[in-house]
Amino acid sequence: MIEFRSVSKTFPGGARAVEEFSLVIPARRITVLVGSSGSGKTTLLRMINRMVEPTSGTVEIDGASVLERDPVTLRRSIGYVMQNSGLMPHFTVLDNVATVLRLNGTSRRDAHARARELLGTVGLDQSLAERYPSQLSGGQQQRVGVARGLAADPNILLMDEPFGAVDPIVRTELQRELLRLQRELDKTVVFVTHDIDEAFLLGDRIVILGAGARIVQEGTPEEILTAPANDFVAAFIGADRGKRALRVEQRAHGTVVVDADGRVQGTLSPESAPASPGTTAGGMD
Ligand SMILES: Nc1ncnc2c1ncn2[C@@H]1O[C@H](COP(=O)(O)OP(=O)(O)OP(=O)(O)O)[C@@H](O)[C@H]1O
Repeated sequence: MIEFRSVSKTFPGGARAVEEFSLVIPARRITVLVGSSGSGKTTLLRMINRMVEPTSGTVEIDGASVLERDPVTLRRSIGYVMQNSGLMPHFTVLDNVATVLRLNGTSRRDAHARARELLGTVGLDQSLAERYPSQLSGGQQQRVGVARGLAADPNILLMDEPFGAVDPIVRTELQRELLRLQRELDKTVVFVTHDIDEAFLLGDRIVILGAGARIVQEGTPEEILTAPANDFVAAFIGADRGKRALRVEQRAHGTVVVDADGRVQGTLSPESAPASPGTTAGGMD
C-alpha cells in the first residue's frame, strides 16, 4: 500500500504542482491517475520513488516513509516505465533490461538469463535481445521498457503514460498485455495517463485530478461512470456522449444496445437482458 499524506510540491520558481494531496493506493491493484496536462500526475508519481522530493507532507510505502529510505536503493526497488521507454541507446535490449540487476549486484550471466526470461514475459521474441533500441518499433521499445521496469521483481510498478507515443492498434495490444501481466504478476501499479478511456480500461481504481493535483473524484470505474461527482467529471468522462450513454432498444430481430449518437453498438442476449418488472430472474419455479 502507498499512502500520500498531505503532500505538497512547489518547484523552485514557484510552480505549485501539488497541493495538500492525500490518497491511499491499494496494493496489488492498478490505480490510474488521470487528469489534464499540468495537473501534477508525473510529479505525484515521482514522489513515490523520490525522483521528486515533496515540499511538505510524506509518502509512505507499507507504513514507512520513503523520505527515510536511501533514494538510490529505493529507486532501484521500484519499477519505473516512462513514455519514451527511456532506454539507453548504446545498450542492447538485453543490457537495457539487465541494468538494474547488474547495479543491484547480480552477475552478468544471471542478469542476462533473467533479462531473457523477461523478454518472454512481455511478449518479445528472443531474436531481439542483441538489437539496439533504434532497431525496434515504438511498441517493441515500450515492451522493453516494461521488461526493464520488472527486472528487479519490484512490488511497485510506476508507469508514466507508457503507451502515449504508440499508434492506437499497438496501444490496445500493450494495454491488453498489461492487464494479462497484472493478473500474472500481481504488482501494485500506479499508472498515469490523460486518456480517460485508458483509465477505464486499466484501472481497478481511478483518481481524477484537477489543477494542483486536487482530487476531483476517486473510485472504481463503475462508481465514476454511474455517479460522476460533478459536471467537470461528467464532461471529462463524456458521460452523455457516445458509448458512455448506452440504452437498450427493442428492434424487429432482437434487443440492441444503442449509443448516445443512435448507433447500434451490440446486441443484448436473452440471458443478460434485464428482467422486466413482474418477472422473476432465473424463473425455475
Ligand atoms: N522540474 C520542474 N520545475 C518547475 N516546474 C515543474 C517541474 N516539473 C513540473 N513542473 C510544473 O508542475 C506542474 C505539474 O507538472 P506535471 O508534469 O506533474 O503534470 P502532469 O499532469 O504530469 O502533466 P503532463 O500530462 O503534461 O505530463 C506543471 O505546472 C509543471 O510546469
